[in-house]
Amino acid sequence: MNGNITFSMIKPTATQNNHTGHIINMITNAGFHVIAIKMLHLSKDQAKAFYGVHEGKEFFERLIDFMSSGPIVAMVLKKENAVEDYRKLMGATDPAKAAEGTIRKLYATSMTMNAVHGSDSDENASLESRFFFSDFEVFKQL
Ligand SMILES: Nc1ncnc2c1ncn2[C@@H]1O[C@H](COP(=O)(O)OP(=O)(O)OP(=O)(O)O)[C@@H](O)[C@H]1O
Repeated sequence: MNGNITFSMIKPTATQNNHTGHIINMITNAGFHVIAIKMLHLSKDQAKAFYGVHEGKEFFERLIDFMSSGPIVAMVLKKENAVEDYRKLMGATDPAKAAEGTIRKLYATSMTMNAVHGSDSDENASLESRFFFSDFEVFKQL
């Protein structure tokens, strides 16, 4: 059975261009509950720790520079089938391939500056939520 929690980030540029409110609106209109939320500016070391799985890839340094370039909004989202449904709402990593009506179609400007992040598995949803939030900051009852 699929889990009901996913971890999501609104990335730099989207926050700086004042899209945070509309992106959260798209998320809640799609039936997700925001059960934890905070805005923060990642250091390079924190961004490297979060995206460690991509270390060594051609785009890694670009990704780290971008993710530490401005504020992000970290959220834990709750809904049935959360991981898969949120990835559909985000759209493809490459904005040129993102479907109409997705967050990335509206707000991503490149493969790196692609507006949002979403976990790719229930296991990573749990790990990524714990990277940003302690248990008492996550309102599972909502
Ligand atoms: N070829 C690439 N060129 C530039 N940036 C890339 C490329 N591939 C991935 N990225 C960046 O690294 C992030 C993580 O890559 P991943 O393959 O996990 O994509 P994703 O699962 O769609 O995105 P995310 O993990 O942010 O939700 C992407 O969101 C994007 O910002």
